[in-house]
Amino acid sequence: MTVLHLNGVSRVHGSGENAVNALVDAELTIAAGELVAIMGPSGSGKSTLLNLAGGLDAPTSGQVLVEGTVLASLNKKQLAGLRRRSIGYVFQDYNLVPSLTAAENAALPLELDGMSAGKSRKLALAALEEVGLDVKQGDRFPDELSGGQAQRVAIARALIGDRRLVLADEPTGALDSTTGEEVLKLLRARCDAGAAGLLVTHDARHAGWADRIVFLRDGRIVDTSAPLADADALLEGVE
Ligand SMILES: Nc1ncnc2c1ncn2[C@@H]1O[C@H](COP(=O)(O)OP(=O)(O)OP(=O)(O)O)[C@@H](O)[C@H]1O
Repeated sequence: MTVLHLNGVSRVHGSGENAVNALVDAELTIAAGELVAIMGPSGSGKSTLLNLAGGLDAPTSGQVLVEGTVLASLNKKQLAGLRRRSIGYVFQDYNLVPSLTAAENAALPLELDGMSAGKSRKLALAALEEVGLDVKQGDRFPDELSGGQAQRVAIARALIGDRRLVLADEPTGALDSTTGEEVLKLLRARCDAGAAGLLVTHDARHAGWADRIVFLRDGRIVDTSAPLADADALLEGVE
């Protein structure tokens, strides 16, 4: 099932002499179960692509579809609802609410959607357990968690409910390399469990967790590759 489809998407920032073609005619499809990495030099359009995929920004031309819905066809309220129910974000700096516990942070999207506190806490604790955190850790505040634990909470929050699309912008940027690998392993596992993931990264080793890597240059998709398939082919050659 296709979760995200970018259909000939372009985004021009600014106008006239200052116009920047941040994304040009991008075609991208991500299915449930897939993790796709985006790589490219600074200013190549990675954040622009991620923002368009998450409905935080609108294309100048082309269409963005999430679970079959054209985002531009929705009014503001409908778009906010779809984003809350279908899309989760994971940022480099976790973006947890400091005055809420880990479980309250994870439960936030459900409560915003009108679920009772008791029911959303139950689901939040289950979501935290899926990312390897127990009840005790769930009752801690963000400043009482390690960076890796905080990012786990962010992943739990991104995928709570039945949200299918997780958009991760340099999620390991603030973590040491071992913790970063653990967070990516977790993102990979959540995609294996049925989510669709889009991961912006500068690190080729981290991109190795993805099914495909999309390379951007000057706003254009210049190459896509399948690192895992290549690794399998190499191993087959050895046997
Ligand atoms: N709001 C904006 N107004 C004007 N230009 C913008 C805006 N946002 C991005 N740009 C420009 O669009 C181009 C793509 O930017 P974008 O942030 O998507 O790149 P990036 O690949 O994410 O870069 P980085 O790796 O540095 O985060 C750049 O030339 C940038 O300067």
